[in-house]
Amino acid sequence: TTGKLPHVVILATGGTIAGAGESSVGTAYTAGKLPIEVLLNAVPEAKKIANISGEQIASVGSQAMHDSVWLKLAKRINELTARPDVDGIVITHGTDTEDETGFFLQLTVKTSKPVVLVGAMRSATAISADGPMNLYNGIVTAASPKSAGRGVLVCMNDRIYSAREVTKTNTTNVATFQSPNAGPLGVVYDGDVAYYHKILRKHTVETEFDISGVNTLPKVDILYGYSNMNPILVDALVKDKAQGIVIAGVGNGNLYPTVEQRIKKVTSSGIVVVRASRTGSGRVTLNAETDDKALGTVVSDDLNPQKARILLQLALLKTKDPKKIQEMFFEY
Ligand SMILES: NC(=O)C[C@H](N)C(=O)O
Repeated sequence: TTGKLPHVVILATGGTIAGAGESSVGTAYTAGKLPIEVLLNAVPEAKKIANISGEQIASVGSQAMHDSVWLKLAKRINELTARPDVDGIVITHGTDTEDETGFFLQLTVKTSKPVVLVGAMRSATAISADGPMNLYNGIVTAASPKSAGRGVLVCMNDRIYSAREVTKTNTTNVATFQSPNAGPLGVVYDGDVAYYHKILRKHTVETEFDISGVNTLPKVDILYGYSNMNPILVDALVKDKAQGIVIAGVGNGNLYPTVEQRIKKVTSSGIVVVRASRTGSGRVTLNAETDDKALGTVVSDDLNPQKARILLQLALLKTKDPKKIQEMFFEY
């Protein structure tokens, strides 16, 4: 280690980047098997970029990601980044829910220092594993002063995305991460970063969300819309005491008629319902084909259903007023 290099802390959570399998050419492996030291041993070049220390926060495939890990991560990042000797954070994460954890942190960490998530689509034991390069590039991104103040970043496949915009778009391909509404913020090559765009929605130090005393998040679930949708699904969530419901509606967040009738009752009982879209891109617009005024619903703007769920969970910590929550969806 050298005194002059930036100090980057790696927080490991598991995922395919730490996955190992019997075949080096297949998609069968177990995520989250290898500890952080093994991942770092694959990228000795990173020691020239930063002084690196690491902590194992969890060891799970990100299909098992849980509110408690989100809260643990956010709290630890807030502690670490408050220290003058820490310059940036890299989180190693499974890709299945990397966009969700990234957006949760985008709204809850209170730092302008770089916070970067990385993952991999091929396990650490596969031919042409993408994890080592993604980890190296993530460390480069977190160590760069150019990354400060840009919100939480996701660095995959040589590209740097905003955690607000990015999502996983392909089951297995290494180019799976895309920002369908915005494109990447920048790129990383040859040990350096270049940025071309800025995120304008409020994030990190600018948000009203303080999770320092929070140990559980409000119960919010997602319903998937389709032709002839069964309205009984809405009743199931109400029975399960959901405080909020996100509907991945069809098209511009539209609802099947019998579901719409149920939703009207649900919103008048005080449960907040957000209309998002199953289409994968675009904005759900207010009072368009669906009359939000009459239904008492909120629109997700351009957040996909899983990100709308996270913002609704955090919003419900502050208010149950759909009007105030709608403002948050236009702000964050
Ligand atoms: N590529 C991956 O990381 C997938 C894995 N299921 C995970 O999310 O942990």
